[in-house]
This record gives sequence, C-alpha cells and structure tokens, in this order.
Amino acid sequence: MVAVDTRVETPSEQTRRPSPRHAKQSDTSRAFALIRRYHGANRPFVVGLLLLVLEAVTAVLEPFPIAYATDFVAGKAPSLREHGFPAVLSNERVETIVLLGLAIILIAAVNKGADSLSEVFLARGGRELGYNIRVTMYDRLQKLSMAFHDKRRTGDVLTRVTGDVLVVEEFIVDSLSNIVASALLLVGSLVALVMRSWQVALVAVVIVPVLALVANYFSLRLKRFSKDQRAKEGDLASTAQEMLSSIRLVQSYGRGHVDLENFSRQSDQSMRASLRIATVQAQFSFAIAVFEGLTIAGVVWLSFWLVETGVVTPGTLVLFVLLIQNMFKPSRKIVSEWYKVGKLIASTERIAELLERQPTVQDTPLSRPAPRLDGRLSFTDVTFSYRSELDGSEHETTTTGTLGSPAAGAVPRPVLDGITFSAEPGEVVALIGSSGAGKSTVAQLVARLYDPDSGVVAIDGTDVREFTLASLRSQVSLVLQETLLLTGTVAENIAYGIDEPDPERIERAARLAQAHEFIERLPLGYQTVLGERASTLSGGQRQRLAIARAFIRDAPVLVLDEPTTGLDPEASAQVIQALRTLIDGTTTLVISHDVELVRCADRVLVLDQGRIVQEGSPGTLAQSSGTFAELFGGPASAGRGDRTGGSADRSRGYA
Ligand SMILES: Nc1ncnc2c1ncn2[C@@H]1O[C@H](COP(=O)(O)OP(=O)(O)OP(=O)(O)O)[C@@H](O)[C@H]1O
Repeated sequence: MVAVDTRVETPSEQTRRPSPRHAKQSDTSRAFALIRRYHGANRPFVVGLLLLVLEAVTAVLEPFPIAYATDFVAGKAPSLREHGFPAVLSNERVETIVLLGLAIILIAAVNKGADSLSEVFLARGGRELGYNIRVTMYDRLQKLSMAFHDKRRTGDVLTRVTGDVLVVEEFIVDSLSNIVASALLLVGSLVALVMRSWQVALVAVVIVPVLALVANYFSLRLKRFSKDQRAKEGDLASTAQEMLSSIRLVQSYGRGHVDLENFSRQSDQSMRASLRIATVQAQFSFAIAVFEGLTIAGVVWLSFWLVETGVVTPGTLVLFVLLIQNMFKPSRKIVSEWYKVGKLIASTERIAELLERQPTVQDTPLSRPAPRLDGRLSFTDVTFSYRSELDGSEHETTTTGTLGSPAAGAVPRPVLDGITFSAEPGEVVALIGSSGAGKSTVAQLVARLYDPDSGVVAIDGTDVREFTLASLRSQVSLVLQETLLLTGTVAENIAYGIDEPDPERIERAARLAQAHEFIERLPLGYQTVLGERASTLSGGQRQRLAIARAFIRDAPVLVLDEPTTGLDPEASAQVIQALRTLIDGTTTLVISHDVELVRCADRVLVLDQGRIVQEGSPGTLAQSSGTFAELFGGPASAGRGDRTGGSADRSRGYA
C-alpha cells in the first residue's frame, strides 16, 4: 500500500529543477500528477466514480415522475396502464399516482444510496492517498541534506506534512464527489433539456458558459487568497514552533511579549486571509443566486408562452423548472468546492515543492556498501563552502510560504580552504582553533553531512562518496556538544542506531561510558522513559548516554565535537574519563576547548580561517610559539602518553 519513493536518485535529477514560469503554468497538472502518483489502489476511485454516474443519472430522472404526475392530474397525460403497465389496483387513477409516487421514492433511494456509497469509496481512496504522501514526505525529509535542514523553518515543514496533506486528503474525501457528481448532473440535465425542448435548452446553453466565466473569475481570486492563507499558516506554525523550542531563552530574557506581538500580528494576517476567502465565497454565492433567479424567471416566461401556444404541457413546464434547478444546484456546489480546488492546488504545490527537492548528499548508482573499515581517515586538499539548497526562486516564493531564508545572491566564501591531513587507524587527532575557524565543518564532512566542493575525504583510501550513506554512517560515531536524546527509554536511546540491541550489550556500553550508576538510580533504571529533551537529566549525564551510544555502535571512526562544553568541572571530568576508554584504539577526531581532552590527542591540528596553520603533538606545539601555546598555555602540555595529567587548567576563553 505504501508508495514510499525509495528510488536511487541519479545526479542528473539533482539539478532538474523546473523554472518558476514552468511551475506556474502547470499548477493544476502538478496537483493531478501528485494525486496520480500517490493514490494507491485504483479500485476505490473506479467504484466511487461509477457510483457518482449512477447518482447523476438518478438525479436527472427524479423530475420526470413529478412532471408526469402534474400532466396526469391536469388530464394531459394517460394513465400508466395505457403505457402497458400491468394492473395492480382496481382504481386506475389512484394506481398511476401510487406507482409514480413509488418511482419517486425508488429513484431518490438509489440516488442517495449511490451518493453515500461513493463517499465511502472515495474516502478510502483519499485516506490512502494522504497516508502515502505523508509517509513519502517523512522519508524525503530524512534524506534531505543538512544544506536543506540548516535553513528550513520547522513549523512550515510541519504544516506541509500535516496541514497540506490533510487538505489533499479531504479534497478527495469530501469535495471530489461533490464536484464530479455536480458536473455529471449539469451535463445530464442539459441533455435531458435538449431532448425535451430545444427552445428551453437554448437558454441552458447560454447559462453554461456564463456560469463558467463567473466561476472562473471567482476561482482565480479564491486560489490566490488560499495560497496566501496556506503560506500564512506555515509562518504561524514556524513562529509557534520556534517559541516552544526556545522557551527557556524566551522566559529567561523576559521577551515573551515581543514574541507574542509577532505571533498575534501573524495570526491577524492569517485571519484576514481567511476572511478574504469567506468574502469572495459569499460574493460568489450571491452572484450565482441572482443569476439562478433570473434564469428560472426566463424559463418560466418562455415555458409559459410554450404552454399557451400548446407546444408543451404544464407538466413539461414543471420539468423544465426542476431541470434548470438541477443545473444550478450543482453549480452552487461547484462554486463552494471550487474554493477547495484553489486550496488543493496551493497545498499540492507546497507538497510537491518538498517532494521534488533532491538531496545534494545522496547515494549514486555506483555507491557500494562499505566493508568493515579500519579507520584510516584522510582529507586531501578539501575545500568547502556552505551553500543553501534553498537558493533559487522556485524554493523561495511568497505564495507557497518560506521553507527557509537563504541569503539571496550572497556568494559563499570557502569555510575550508585546501585542508589536507590524515589519521592512522586508532590515532587521536585534535582540531583546535578560534571560533568559526571551520573545525565542526571538518567533522561533519567525515560522516558526509555535507560533501566537499573539491578535494577528497577518504576512509581506508576510498573516497567516502563511493560508499552508500547508510554503510558509511554506521561506521562513524558522533558525540556532539548538545546530546540529542529522543522520547523513549534510556535503553532505547543508548541502542539508537543499531538493529538488534540486547540488554547486556546496552549495559556494557553504559558501564564503559560511566553511565551505569546514574542509570541504576533512575526510577525505572534502563526502562525510565525520557521526555522530549530529556530535561530531567544533567548535561553530563546526557553526554555520557551519548558516549554509551557511541560505544554500542563500536564504529572505527569517532568524531567528538565539543563534548564537554558547558559542563561543570566534575561532570566534565566524568565525561573525559568515559571518552578516554572510548577513543582507545579508535580513529578519533576531537574538537575541544578543553585542555584535558586535547591532551588525549596524539596530534593537534590548528585551524585558522579554514586552513591548517600548525600541526604537531601537544607536547611539541606547547613548546613552540603559536596559536596552540597561546590558547593552552605553556610547556605543561603533553602528548597522549600523559593522558592522566590532572591539570584543571582550562583553555583561555577564545570561543
Ligand atoms: N550551516 C551553516 N550554514 C552556513 N554557514 C555556516 C554553517 N555552519 C557554520 N557556518 C559558518 O562556517 C564557518 C565555520 O563554522 P564552524 O562551525 O565549522 O566553525 P568552528 O570552528 O567549529 O566554530 P566554533 O568553535 O564556534 O564551533 C563559520 O563562519 C560559520 O559561520
């Protein structure tokens, strides 16, 4: 059932981006292409549409017994028996009226039955479509590279995955049946009119294009306003999400009122957008109602003249009025649903924009699974600059909302400029340098969170781009400054990223990470459920869980990015103790401002503005003049052999 798009994307697809003009021209076809691609089984749609045809046919038939009864009562039509119906009652007149009444009931029952059943079938199709789109979007979001995630606005993306998908889903469930049934009824009524009187049909033939023109005028306005409204809703969700994720900052700085003003301004804009839609809808309904009144009056005058001249019977006049009403009823429905077509198109555009986005970091058809790696890491003449995947007008429009805020037109300066170094298996290399020098960027290139603009990052002599992302990333462990813990138990958090965790393995990892003792003290030990941000744990405890997570993965390459920043000396000492065990025998890239941690390294690289400006063992660098000695102080610094060095001397604030 799931239509998750797991195709391997080729590099050529990466650059395939429609021009804004092209995208504008194909709004509707884009919407239908999306529905076609993700709708799942055909059966609910086929059966649903057949039932709609039955509904339309019965709706066209409904006025006929009423018209016949009118003529029969007025003595202008014979009894049904004269048409060859078998006699069922003794009174022929009563019999005709009863049979006509039964026909009205039967037609109405079939009509309503078909209507309800079609809704059931289309609901099934619509929900399946929504499910497929939602799961595919989730899958795509996981695959999109950091260049996308750096700039996207979470609230807006969430609105696309939830709100916009719901719009598409509900269009199929609620509106599609109304629109198709109404269109069929319109055509059916027109055909019935043509068959009964060409003169009256002429009136109807004039009505249809006028109706279409009026509908088109209003639908264009509705579409524009709905796009605007969806974008405003996305902005609103982004603002709310940002406030919630930075609630500590908001409260501690007492800036809640500023955020509130901002939120209420955006709410106001969203409300105004909704009101504009409601106003246009009301104008639309009013225009149609006036037009309907005029048309029915015209038909009544025309039919009256036809009755007077004996061309048609009074029953036919009733039939005409009912058929014309039959034409306006669906028109009114189409009008109200048309607004949803605009909404549908706006939402599908926003969904398609996300689904069509190609990750810049991805597997190629030539990628192969990495074997178990030894961990020989090398950077050769690596140059890199941050580029936004959101650059380009098709991604940054005012109508579909903002996925992010790229610095339009800014030429990115290289963040890394010709970086070359290597680390042997098991070697610990420390990266130091002032803030913004590019240390974290080097670390992120190892796990291919970004790809270099030029040069090669290799492990065991193979360019990391030749390995599949999953197999590469499973052999690189990251411990970052801010530990990301997920809602779930402590055990689940430690075992995150491995397929078959067993409790013994989890506990062994926790013991190695010096986390076992505090976990045992938690109310339910390893089964304690951590909240969204595990705010009940201290920074040091969270960090030791991250180290346990790295232990359990047993990856040959380890990247530590400021793992002790923000911890007090005691917590920091515990974390460093755990890290000493973790880095032993593992190729490690460590970025730290902590002298204790840097002393664990075999070699230190000093980065400045994206270049390596100094290189050597901690001991050697401490003896020579340069950034290292300035940052970490004098000759006391020693190499890896001095890992137990107990100086509490910290780096001198240069972050
Ligand atoms: N996602 C990003 N998008 C755009 N620019 C970025 C991004 N991340 C970092 N930069 C820029 O790249 C440069 C290097 O950043 P990086 O985080 O690698 O430095 P760093 O040496 O790790 O700094 P710090 O010690 O402060 O963490 C900085 O100028 C930073 O502003």
